[in-house]
Amino acid sequence: MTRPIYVALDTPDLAAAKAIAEKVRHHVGGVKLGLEFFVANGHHGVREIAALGLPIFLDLKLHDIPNTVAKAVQALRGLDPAILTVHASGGRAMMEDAKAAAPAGTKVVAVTVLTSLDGDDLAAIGVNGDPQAQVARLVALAREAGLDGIVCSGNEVAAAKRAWPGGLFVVPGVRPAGADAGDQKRMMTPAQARHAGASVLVIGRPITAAADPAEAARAIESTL
Ligand SMILES: O=c1ccn([C@@H]2O[C@H](COP(=O)(O)O)[C@@H](O)[C@H]2O)c(=O)[nH]1
Repeated sequence: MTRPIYVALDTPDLAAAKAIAEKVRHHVGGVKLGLEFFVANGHHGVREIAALGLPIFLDLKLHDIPNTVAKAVQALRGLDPAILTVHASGGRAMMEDAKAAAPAGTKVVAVTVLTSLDGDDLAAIGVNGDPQAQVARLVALAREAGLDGIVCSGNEVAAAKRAWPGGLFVVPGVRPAGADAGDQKRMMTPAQARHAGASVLVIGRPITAAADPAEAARAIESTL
């Protein structure tokens, strides 16, 4: 069985990231490394974590002009992450070029609307309509651009899956009942998000900040 939980190791500290990955490795399907980790540790750090044997999700959320994003994806060659993110709001050409530059084995997925944003935040940056409508628009664009899937919150994943059967649906903003939301605004429990259609559940602090990360990951997995 492919395990749906990818643990987000949001730290610049390679040793700390490795220690948590080792603790949770039997309860997760992969490891997500983001900008904070990559800026601090680069290719070397990614290779060190990959050596533990879990699939790597490189969450760089690339967003620039098409040429720059394509060159950045080319510069990742050799790391061959299982999953790589770009921002859907970078536009169709940027997504097409990112996909063309990625290795065949890398799923390129588009971040639609960050789970830390709600309708008021969208209005403040000039996006009319609620998150559901904006996600739907960007799901269609990512699909047209030939990407492999999208990132959205649990609130939008069922509709996204109906619109794109066969896509890969990555869902962060996942919190067990009663857990601290932190900076997340559009959330679901792991079980709700999975049942709504999430292929991958991205979970960071509820696991990494727990006194016993392995037990936290095991407990969350048992609810799915
Ligand atoms: O819309 C998005 C896209 C990515 N993320 C990333 O997921 C994790 C969530 O961490 P938690 O500690 O579980 O909140 C983090 O690495 C984000 O960069 C997201 O939250 N929302």
